[in-house]
Formats: sequence, structure tokens, C-alpha cells
Amino acid sequence: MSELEEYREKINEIDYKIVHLFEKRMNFVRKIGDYKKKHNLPVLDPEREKEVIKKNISYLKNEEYECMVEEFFKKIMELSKRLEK
Ligand SMILES: C=C(O[C@@H]1C=C(C(=O)O)C=C[C@H]1O)C(=O)O
Repeated sequence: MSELEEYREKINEIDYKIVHLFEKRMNFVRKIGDYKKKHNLPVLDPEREKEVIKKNISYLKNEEYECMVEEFFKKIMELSKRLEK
């Protein structure tokens, strides 16, 4: 296996985990959406979104990725809100 193939194999393994975790997250988002509908709560919770971004940035070892993690979670939360509607 070439070096390139080896790295891509690693990425494939990581992507597999990401998709599994993404699916798990979305299943809980769906439950939150149902709860909010039942209790007449708005889909958007800006304070919670700030907390999600802050918390996840704090898990980083390399601060170079801060902006990317912020963008990544903003996109995930955008998809979550679409699912909740
Ligand atoms: C899932 C929720 O709904 C929305 C989506 C969020 C998310 O994907 O983490 C966070 C806040 C809300 O704007 C929630 O309120 O927890």
C-alpha cells in the first residue's frame, strides 16, 4: 500500500465513525424536536448554540482548528434545525 493509500485508509476509518456519530446525534435532535413541538418551544436556542461551539472548541488540542470547529458545528446545527422543523 502506498503512503497515500494508507492515509486514505485512515480517513475512511475516521469518516465511518463520523457518519455513525452524526446519525446518533441526529436521532437525538429528532427527539428534541418532538419535545419542543409538544411543549411549544422554539427550534432555535442561540444560548445553547453558543455553548455547543464554546465547549467543542475547548476540546481541541490544536488551536489552529478553532475557526474550523466553529464552522463545522454551525453547519451541523443548521442541519439539526432543518430536521427539527
Ligand atoms: C438540538 C437543539 O436545537 C437546536 C440545535 C442545536 C444543536 O444542534 O446542537 C442547538 C440548539 C438549537 O438551536 C437544542 O435545542 O438542543
